[in-house]
Amino acid sequence: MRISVFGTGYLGATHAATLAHWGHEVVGIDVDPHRVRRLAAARPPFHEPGFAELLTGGVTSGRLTFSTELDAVGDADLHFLCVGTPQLDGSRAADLRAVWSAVDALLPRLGAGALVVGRSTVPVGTATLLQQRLDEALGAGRAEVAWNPEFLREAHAVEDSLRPDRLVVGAGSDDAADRICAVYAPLIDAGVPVVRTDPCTAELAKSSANVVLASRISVVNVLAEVCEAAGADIERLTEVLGLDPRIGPHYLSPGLGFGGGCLPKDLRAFASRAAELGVSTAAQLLDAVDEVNTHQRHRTVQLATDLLGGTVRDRHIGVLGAAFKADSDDIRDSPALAVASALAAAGACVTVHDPKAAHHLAHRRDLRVADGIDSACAGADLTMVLTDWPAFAAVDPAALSAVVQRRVVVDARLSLDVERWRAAGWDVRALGRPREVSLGGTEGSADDGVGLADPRAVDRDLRAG
Ligand SMILES: NC(=O)C1=CN([C@@H]2O[C@H](COP(=O)(O)OP(=O)(O)OC[C@H]3O[C@@H](n4cnc5c(N)ncnc54)[C@H](O)[C@@H]3O)[C@@H](O)[C@H]2O)C=CC1
Ligand SMILES: O=C(O)[C@H]1O[C@H](OP(=O)(O)OP(=O)(O)OC[C@H]2O[C@@H](n3ccc(=O)[nH]c3=O)[C@H](O)[C@@H]2O)[C@H](O)[C@@H](O)[C@@H]1O
Repeated sequence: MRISVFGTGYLGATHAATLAHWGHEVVGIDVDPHRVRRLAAARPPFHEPGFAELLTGGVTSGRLTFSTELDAVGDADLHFLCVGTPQLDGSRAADLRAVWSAVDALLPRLGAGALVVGRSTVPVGTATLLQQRLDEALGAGRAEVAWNPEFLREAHAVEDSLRPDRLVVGAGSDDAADRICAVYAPLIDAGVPVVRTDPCTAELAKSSANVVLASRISVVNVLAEVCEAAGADIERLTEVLGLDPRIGPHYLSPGLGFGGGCLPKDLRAFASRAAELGVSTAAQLLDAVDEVNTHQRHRTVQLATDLLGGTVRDRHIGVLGAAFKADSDDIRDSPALAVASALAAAGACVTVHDPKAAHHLAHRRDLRVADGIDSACAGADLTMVLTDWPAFAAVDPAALSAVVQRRVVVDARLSLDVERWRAAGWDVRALGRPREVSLGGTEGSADDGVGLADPRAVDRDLRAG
């Protein structure tokens, strides 16, 4: 099948390479010439395990090409939309300009029977509006819009594309659904479950999944805070929860909360769209989920401040982690970076090390960047593990003792072997781990005036270089 893929970011590039792996002829179209040049030369523009091999396989086979030129779409009659749908500036809603611009660019190239398949995460109702645009421009029934959302996780993008746990095919006609299913024949033959539905349900199923995942993390983080206050053990507690088959053991890790290019903005876009539809309860619930999430970042900043005697000014902090999660170089709305930035803004000398994301920080004047764990922590009054990279959990605390000023570590991802660190003389602190219990006592405020920047402003600033 000849297929075009609009948008070659984490989603689109992985999707295009996966399609080529299955034998389709695929052209990836992007407005970013730098990205296109890299992909065309089989050089991944981001870190994603297994992606380099998949990309190289596609490019060398000749089945996978990339271009900024719309004419490269050629005679493809199935087009996937994988462009970004970030949060709109000054609003909680999704910014759909890239979706509209990709569809407008496609319009003159859509022949009779063309199928436009959305994969980006969009507010429910978007496919209907796109179908109207196509019908107005081309005449009713000439081209169809369907939705086939993607559920991959960064750091597992290739694995999730080659072995997804479900396929959702939202189409208004059997013909369109059949054509989408034909694209995924290798997965369907391998038994991957397919849910065939309408485009509206497909769009909503995707954002709903992210809403449920984000809510689950905030619930766990509330439980962790209660554990901390009550002197209970959050790790044993989540083990108990996970043994209930109705809850399950996955996605129950407490700590610094969720970040990344999707969960935070999808949560807000969902609440915004639900409000437009007259459903106010969505915002009531999801604003709380969002606030609990931001609270983890404030709590972590406060913990660091307390451990440094009430002020971070001129204190040296070694930060391990900048990416929003392990095995990724993505720093979009990264909780780790939000905390590091807030501490630097409050006057701390912050040195950050991240195995893959450090290149994004090269232009930052407020943060020093170190190329190793030891150099990040050299002379540190406080060490903070803010991203769950396995390399950080594997650090030898006895060896690290030799480089730091003080053996105090904040384990914001609950990823360290506490006993081992304590045996090496470290004071190990973590959100969710017990602090002094005061029955009926008042709790300290988490707000010490050290502010967190708007993550979108931080992202914009980072991109602007
Ligand atoms: N990153 C992820 O793990 C997943 C992302 N999604 C969704 O997929 C969509 C894309 O996300 P990412 O790949 O992370 O974003 P991204 O920001 O990494 O990539 C988006 C790409 O679209 C390109 N683009 C923008 N306007 C364009 C246009 N008019 N024509 C062609 N290309 C254009 C950009 O230059 C960029 O390369 C979003 O809706 C996201 O919510 C869904 C599942 C997983
Ligand atoms: O729409 C998307 O883009 C994707 O968003 C998430 O995937 P992703 O953001 O790549 O990563 P997750 O593994 O979900 O982690 C998100 C954030 O939550 C945090 N997290 C995750 C799990 C957990 O138990 N606790 C926790 O704090 C992570 O550290 C990270 O900051 C969803 O898991 C994917 O299904 C979805 O396709």
